[in-house]
Amino acid sequence: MSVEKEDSTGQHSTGGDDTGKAETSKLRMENLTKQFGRIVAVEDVSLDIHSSEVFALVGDNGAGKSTLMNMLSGVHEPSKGQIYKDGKPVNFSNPSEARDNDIETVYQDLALMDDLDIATNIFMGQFPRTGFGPLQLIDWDETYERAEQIMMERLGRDLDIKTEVEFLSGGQRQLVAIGRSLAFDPDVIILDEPTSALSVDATRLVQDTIDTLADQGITIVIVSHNIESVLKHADRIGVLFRGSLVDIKQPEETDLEELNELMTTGTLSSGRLDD
Ligand SMILES: Nc1ncnc2c1ncn2[C@@H]1O[C@H](COP(=O)(O)OP(=O)(O)OP(=O)(O)O)[C@@H](O)[C@H]1O
Repeated sequence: MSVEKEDSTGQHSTGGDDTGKAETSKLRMENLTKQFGRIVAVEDVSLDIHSSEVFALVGDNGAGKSTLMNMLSGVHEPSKGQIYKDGKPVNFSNPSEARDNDIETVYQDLALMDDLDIATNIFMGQFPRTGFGPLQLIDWDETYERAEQIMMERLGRDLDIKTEVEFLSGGQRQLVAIGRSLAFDPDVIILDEPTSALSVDATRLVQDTIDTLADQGITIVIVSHNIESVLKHADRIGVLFRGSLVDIKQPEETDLEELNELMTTGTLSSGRLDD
């Protein structure tokens, strides 16, 4: 498990791992707890997510992944504990406050409008406008130009932005949903089960996109059941068990079997090396 320390600027950072990326704390959770009545869904989770890293949160059903994600995205307020963004304490009472702090979340259902094209889906609800005051109109030229930029330059994909979303594959739909989050220019994107129910090719497309975004300096938090996928693409993997963060692993130092054991029992049997 990485060791937390605080540098002279008050920025939290972690040592003890070797992801090859700068370890500036982008998101810090300190003793985060969430209770629903008598159910403790997340208990006392402390964790630093580094700038530009791909951090995966894994865990069995009911382990607390969604609840932790929902606290970061402003859906739930913590019962206890504190979130820090870029070293500053932040309190989100709704998702738009997380958005104001440059945190975007792509939910599993993607919430795309099938009969509308890619560009319209990317800018739905926040179209570029032209004109003044009550005479403002959607600036369609700007909408298509910016959607093209997001698709080509940020996501690195040559998809025709005038294609209606209903004609896209599962992986391409995920790309559009990620594109919509990019329209808000976030520096953290939380992805809820981004590869669930995708084909092998679609999974690869999404994984490559995640790598591309991390290379652009975006911090990615993936909530996933797909351990094989996160083993290939995450810089670090945090394992939740019954609401507690029981371990943080780097893919190089662990494997499918070990992560499964941690997810299902919360610990490692003797004979396995743990740090
Ligand atoms: N709104 C809620 N009200 C009451 N209990 C809740 C609520 N949300 C989650 N829980 C409970 O909190 C615990 C953690 O749930 P959570 O959905 O965070 O787990 P998860 O790891 O995301 O599981 P899954 O992979 O099945 O979605 C579970 O016992 C769940 O029943």
